[in-house]
Amino acid sequence: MEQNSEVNQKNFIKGEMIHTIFENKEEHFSIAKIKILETNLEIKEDEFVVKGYFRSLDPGETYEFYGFIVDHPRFGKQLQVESYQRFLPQSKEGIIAYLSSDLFPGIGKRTAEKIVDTLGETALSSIMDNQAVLEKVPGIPKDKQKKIYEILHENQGFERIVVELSKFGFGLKIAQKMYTAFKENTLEQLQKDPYAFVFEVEGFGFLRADQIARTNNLPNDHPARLKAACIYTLQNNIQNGHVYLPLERLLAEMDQLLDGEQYSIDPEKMSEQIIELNREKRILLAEEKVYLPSLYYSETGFASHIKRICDKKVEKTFTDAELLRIVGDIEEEEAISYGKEQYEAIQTALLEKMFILTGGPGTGKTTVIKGILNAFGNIHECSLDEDDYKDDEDFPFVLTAPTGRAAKRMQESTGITSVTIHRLLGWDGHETFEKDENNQLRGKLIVIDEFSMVDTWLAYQLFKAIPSDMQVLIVGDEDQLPSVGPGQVLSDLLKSNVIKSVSLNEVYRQKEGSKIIQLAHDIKHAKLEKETLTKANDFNFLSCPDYQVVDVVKKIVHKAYEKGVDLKQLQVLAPMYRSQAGIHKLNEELQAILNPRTKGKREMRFGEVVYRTGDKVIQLVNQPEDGVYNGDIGQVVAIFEKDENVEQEEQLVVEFEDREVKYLRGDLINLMHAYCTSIHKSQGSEFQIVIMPVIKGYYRMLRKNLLYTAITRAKRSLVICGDKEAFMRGIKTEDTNKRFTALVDYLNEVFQIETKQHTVTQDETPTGTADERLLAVEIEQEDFSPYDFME
Ligand SMILES: Nc1ncnc2c1ncn2[C@@H]1O[C@H](COP(=O)(O)OP(=O)(O)OP(=O)(O)O)[C@@H](O)[C@H]1O
Repeated sequence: MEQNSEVNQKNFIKGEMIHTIFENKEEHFSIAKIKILETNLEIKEDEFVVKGYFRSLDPGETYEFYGFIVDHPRFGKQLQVESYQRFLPQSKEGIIAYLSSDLFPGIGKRTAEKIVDTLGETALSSIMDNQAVLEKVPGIPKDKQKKIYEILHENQGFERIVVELSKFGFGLKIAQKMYTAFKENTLEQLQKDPYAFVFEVEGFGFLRADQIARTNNLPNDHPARLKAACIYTLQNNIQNGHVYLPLERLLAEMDQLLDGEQYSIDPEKMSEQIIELNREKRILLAEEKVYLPSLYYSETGFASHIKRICDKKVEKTFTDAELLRIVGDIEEEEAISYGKEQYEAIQTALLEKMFILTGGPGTGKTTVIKGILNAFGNIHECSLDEDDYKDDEDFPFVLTAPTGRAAKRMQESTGITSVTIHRLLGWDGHETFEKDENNQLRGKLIVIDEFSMVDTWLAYQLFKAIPSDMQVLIVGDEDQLPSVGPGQVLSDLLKSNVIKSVSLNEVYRQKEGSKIIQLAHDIKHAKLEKETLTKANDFNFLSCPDYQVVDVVKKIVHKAYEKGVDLKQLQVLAPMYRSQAGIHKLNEELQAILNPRTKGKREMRFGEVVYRTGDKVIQLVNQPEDGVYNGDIGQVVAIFEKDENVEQEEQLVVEFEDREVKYLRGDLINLMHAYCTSIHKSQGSEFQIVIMPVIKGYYRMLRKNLLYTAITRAKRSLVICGDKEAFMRGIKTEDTNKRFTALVDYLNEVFQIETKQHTVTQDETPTGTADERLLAVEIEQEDFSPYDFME
């Protein structure tokens, strides 16, 4: 194969692959040993180790690797490969091995042998020159001939393109992704419109595209550049929770991104491209609001479905006196006397088609849900016992929540099956749900708990699947953090006033002397003074300087551990991943005391992290095919070596509440240690004991709703350690990052109420300083993928 002269100037090793030392198939990452045939490096050894991202490396095959030498502290000198080329196999055995490898699906050893027998040792180059030569080989159907020809070209094309991409500074990993997106047109596309990669290739940023565009002399106001800036800006803002961006703000942010300091792009030109994107349906302009289309349809669609469901009224089949009697019976049965607000909530939920129940911790939300279910069953004469229904009969009660733990809690308190919204809707793990407007849910009453966590998109998916004759009970605590995804559906619904709601304010658990609950309510009503942080049976604030906080957390946890506390019931919560007392640091330190390395205990390394059997871990993404969801906490119960299982790959097995899930090395990106987890991830969960460090160093994250969420996770005991002043400042700091949503307007529109309030008015535009906006990005990213911050 002819070599590129420029590439030849680089360090290279031509070598024959001996064997793989390590492989991550998902990432296409390999470390391999090779026999050196030729090199321009000063290497004395006959064999050498190469590492990098490869499409495939096959033993016995010859490659030319380009890159640089790195000296690994443990493994010695290796070639870090930046690009490589495979020499087409020349030997009979080489060709057979190549054609029957994974690269050519459907071609077995026998077919490969027939090809070499017929076409000889120049078989591969002959086929590449002319597909028709395969006609001579007996028994290869036309479509297979075409496939062989295409794959041969694709493989060679890929390597050629990788060499070219390396000149732009692209490593093999990103080059793989670029090639997967644009195939043989990759280089042409990069010349013509590098901005296309921003949307097609994960990890390809706008600034990178800009850099390439500059070397290609693309003008600053090139339409592709302006369009990419628009979509990139929108996507970033959606990550921060906004559903849309006002046009003016979009233009201002685009201007900043497009480098407003050195030169200014004519706003006319930006507007032209925004209009063009709108025409191409890649964005959607609704008056002065700029949306990504899917979010526009979710926001407006959600409003329409609310209206559709509310339009079909409840047929009142009971009198007030009957209701009084029914509730009276339940009070007797449950040995409880409902408070005024609680009674009003039960009554309204039964009378209204849709109803929202809100309230802080311990105000009786669960008690009221149970009351509503009982009363509903009584009125509609349907049993709450699922066993009383035949297979073909619909169970009238549908219970759901956004997280597995929240669903499980509701199931435990009501005795009725409750599942996550994703599972309820039959999510396929990508973009489709089995349940939708054409295949709706069945039942008479749906209860949706922890609704503050539901974002605009999921709310739309759920509500379109709710049939018009189903009654809806929405439950949540509006003072908690808003959803991680875009929108603030619960607070918008409450603000719009189109649905009746009752807010429970009287605290019942406080009567049992809970300081945790009192603290939560004091924070909610901004009544907190320094004295309120005094020690109680279930609460303690341990003051210490920032630098000591990790040690203090370790001591408390260790003490609890020694006392035999179930570590599943104890949770350390922190607001950020990277900090002197961040989640990563705390996990490392806590693992060292709770599950240290011991002889015989198995380990599996992933990047900087070492997993051991016995480790507490958390799942970071929804994985419906395995029945595990974002935020589920489990324990590593086994680690298997390659030769100990049929898959012949290293494996880590995690036991979650009701199932075991296997993780291959490549899957570990979806897992992390959970000795300490983020407050965002703890939403919807409760723990007997919560330990929360609060240091000055967290100051940018410390907000009232974040601290409130953390505190309300604790059921029996809460220990805060760190800086009282930082804590007090945090609970007085309102979250000023208001989200741009128009749900209130759309609800008012469909319910034909005169629009009085906009969710965010121009005056209270949550623009903030550039720093604040950057901070907002950081806050949101904190919870997307902590591995974003590694290396
Ligand atoms: N009317 C009442 N009379 C007496 N006790 C009550 C009443 N309502 C609720 N409780 C008690 O108060 C405690 C908290 O109630 P519940 O669990 O229903 O509240 P919650 O709002 O769901 O709280 P959380 O969100 O913290 O779980 C429970 O022990 C419950 O039995």
